[in-house]
Amino acid sequence: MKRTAFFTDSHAKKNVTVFDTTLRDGEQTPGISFTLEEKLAIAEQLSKIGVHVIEAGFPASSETERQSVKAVVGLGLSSQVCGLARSLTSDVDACIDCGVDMVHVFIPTSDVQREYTIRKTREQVLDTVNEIITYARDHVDQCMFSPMDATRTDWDYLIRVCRAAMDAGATIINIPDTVGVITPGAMKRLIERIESEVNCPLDVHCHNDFGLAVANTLAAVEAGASQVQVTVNGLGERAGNADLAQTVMALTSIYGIDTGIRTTGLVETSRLVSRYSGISIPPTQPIVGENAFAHESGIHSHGVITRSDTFEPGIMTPEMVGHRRRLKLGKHAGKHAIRQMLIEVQIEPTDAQLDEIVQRVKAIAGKGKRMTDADLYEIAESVMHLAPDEKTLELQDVAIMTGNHVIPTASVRALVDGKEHIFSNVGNGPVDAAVKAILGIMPAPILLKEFNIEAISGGTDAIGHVTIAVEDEKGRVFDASAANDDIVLASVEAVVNAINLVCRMRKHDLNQKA
Ligand SMILES: CC(=O)SCCNC(=O)CCNC(=O)[C@H](O)C(C)(C)COP(=O)(O)OP(=O)(O)OC[C@H]1O[C@@H](n2cnc3c(N)ncnc32)[C@H](O)[C@@H]1OP(=O)(O)O
Ligand SMILES: CC(C)C(=O)C(=O)O
Repeated sequence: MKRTAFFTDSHAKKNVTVFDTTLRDGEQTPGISFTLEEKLAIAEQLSKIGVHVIEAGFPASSETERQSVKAVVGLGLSSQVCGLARSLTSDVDACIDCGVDMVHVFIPTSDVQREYTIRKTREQVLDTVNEIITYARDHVDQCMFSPMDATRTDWDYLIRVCRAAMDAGATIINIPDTVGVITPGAMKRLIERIESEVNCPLDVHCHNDFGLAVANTLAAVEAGASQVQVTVNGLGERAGNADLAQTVMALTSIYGIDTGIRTTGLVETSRLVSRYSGISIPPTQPIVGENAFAHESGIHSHGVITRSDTFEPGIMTPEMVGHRRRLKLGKHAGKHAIRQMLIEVQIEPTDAQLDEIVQRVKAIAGKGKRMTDADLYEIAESVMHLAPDEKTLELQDVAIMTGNHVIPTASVRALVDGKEHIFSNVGNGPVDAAVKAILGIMPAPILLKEFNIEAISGGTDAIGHVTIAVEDEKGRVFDASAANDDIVLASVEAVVNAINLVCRMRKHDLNQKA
């Protein structure tokens, strides 16, 4: 498999470090407020994947924020920890009090922000930059300086501000595209100019108002920036910031630049932050989305079965980012993919049977039904006149208790291979309790790997669609799904479907051995 970069640029550095601001700009996403435990778990995950600097927060903004930045510092991670400060000594003091490795000082430099937010003249800003950076460097080894709204700042003046910051002791300059208005070409020219006229290490912080955050970040790297600011899942003010996974994978796979990130942890990181932020990942999200390596179209699936880089980048594989490749059933599926999916469960149709199965899949999916692996096996059984697979697990009753003063509890009665079993469990919510109760009823463990709930229609009576993936003891992963207007029952049904798939495979394995 080809794993070399398509493209290199003479100004680009061989190594680029990653500054993650999920806990600061990411948390500025309207409606998001991570708990202390969530912040610590995110920081640990970021450090685990090799993020160079974690911007843990803005300590002067509240006592809670100060405590959480202190707690992140207290973790003693291998990543450096940075705190944000306005150009006020009290803000810098708050960062120092937290024990951060780096203080990130910012001041507005565009005319519009300068005049209407801090009400200072250009000369006053230059004086403030000098004073605050000198102050910060008296107390801390590393000081990042951001001329806020740099891309809307008069470039000649911007150069003067950057020089003043470096003269005062800034250790790195961050160029923020605060309202996401620059284009890649202009970003390249701007970074080239600052690099040649100020000669300092450069970082870049791009917002996504026009969907250009990642492209602008890459343009800055092409021009020589040595660090990129990103957030997990592109969280951040308004339309967010440059996405961590997209930026890192483009740098790694397209440019051949070493970011030091352990890319196999990208999907796990994205899912963790999605869970804590309550912001789900769209299926089409690059790198980490459900469909990033999924193929439904017959022509694509056929190609990918033969050689995966026919319809995937090749320079980036699912394994590289901790994802997996999936063939999906649907209206656009073709015979090669369907045969492959059946062979994986030891069902081998003749060519004529396969044609019939494909036609039935297309007909059902064409009516808008989302099809699962279980649906495919049922169709194959019917077309091939196979004895229908006996379901190992047959759910009889499920009862859930929840409320504002009750620990969500679920009780399940089911037949497992014809024998009645009853099991109860508690959970964080009714879905969690029900899923744990059903998994607990099974004698052999089944690992729940993925769980997604999505409302298909809007409104309080929306249909809930649940897709899950489970893993058996051999590491094989099975997808299952279910839809119901009761979200708990949709979850229960999806888990039962998945369990029956795993048990079906276990029976096939035994038959093979016999
Ligand atoms: C582009 C960015 O993401 S910058 C970071 C933005 N993040 C946040 O604002 C999140 C945290 N912020 C907060 O909790 C609050 O805004 C605080 C605690 C910082 C300030 O709260 P308040 O004192 O109530 O002021 P408020 O937020 O209404 O206004 C901002 C103040 O900061 C000043 N300010 C803004 N940037 C700077 C700066 N870089 N240097 C100095 N002062 C600044 C403004 O002039 C204004 O001051 P004023 O009260 O004298 O007019
Ligand atoms: C503090 C700065 C870097 C910022 O978040 C922005 O300009 O968007």
